[in-house]
Amino acid sequence: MTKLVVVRHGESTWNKENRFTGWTDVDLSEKGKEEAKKAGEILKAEGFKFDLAYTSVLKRAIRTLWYILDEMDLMWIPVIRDWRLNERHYGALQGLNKAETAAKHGEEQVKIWRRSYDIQPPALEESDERFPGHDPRYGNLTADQLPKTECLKDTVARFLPLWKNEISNDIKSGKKVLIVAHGNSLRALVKYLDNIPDDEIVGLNIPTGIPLVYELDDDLKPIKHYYLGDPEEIAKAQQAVANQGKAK
Ligand SMILES: O=C(O)[C@@H](CO)OP(=O)(O)O
Repeated sequence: MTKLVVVRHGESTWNKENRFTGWTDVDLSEKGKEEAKKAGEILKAEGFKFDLAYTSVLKRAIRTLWYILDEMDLMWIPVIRDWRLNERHYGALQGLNKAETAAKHGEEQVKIWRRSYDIQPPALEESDERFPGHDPRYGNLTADQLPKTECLKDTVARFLPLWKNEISNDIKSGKKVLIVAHGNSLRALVKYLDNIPDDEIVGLNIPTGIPLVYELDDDLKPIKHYYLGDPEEIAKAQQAVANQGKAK
């Protein structure tokens, strides 16, 4: 049995403002920094150790990882930053307020855009400054890897090769791995690991800054999983994520 720990970044400034974020590179809010430190404290208190960490190329995840490693006195371990762990690209919704979007298009439509498995939000034009092709950090991506929008199915498709060809090999070779990523890239991972059907993934919300532990067998099939923290607080935090799409 081996343990894999995954953490969604702490609250970002755009989580706080309730805006669709996607690949927009916003930083942590003050609360998000505290959540990240707390995640590190709890992992340390529970005796976790890591040999290797994976994160995205977005600073809310990278900084969360830094806080965790700092708390655990593990700032020296190798860190792999990979765009395939980025948040799902939210297309033309990026920057819009979720409650205002729900008031305009209806809560049902926003839920479809946020949580359906295979319906993409409206796409960006390549001329749009939000298109990742304008950002040097994505300079090595091929034209068909550069998203103009993504549904969760697209995120699963770009994340799985990273899991299958890299992360799972590290785990199988005995490395203790920490992944710090995003709500929807982690939904992609959880969907794959727990084999969650397309129509059930709609109900899964991952709270910010709370470590999620997966106990895996030798074939990396999950034996069980659990969050580290107070179950009531965690349930409340998950409900709060679901509620972000309400018109208010
Ligand atoms: O805006 C986003 O990029 C994500 C994560 O914050 O939001 P949602 O929970 O609506 O998918």
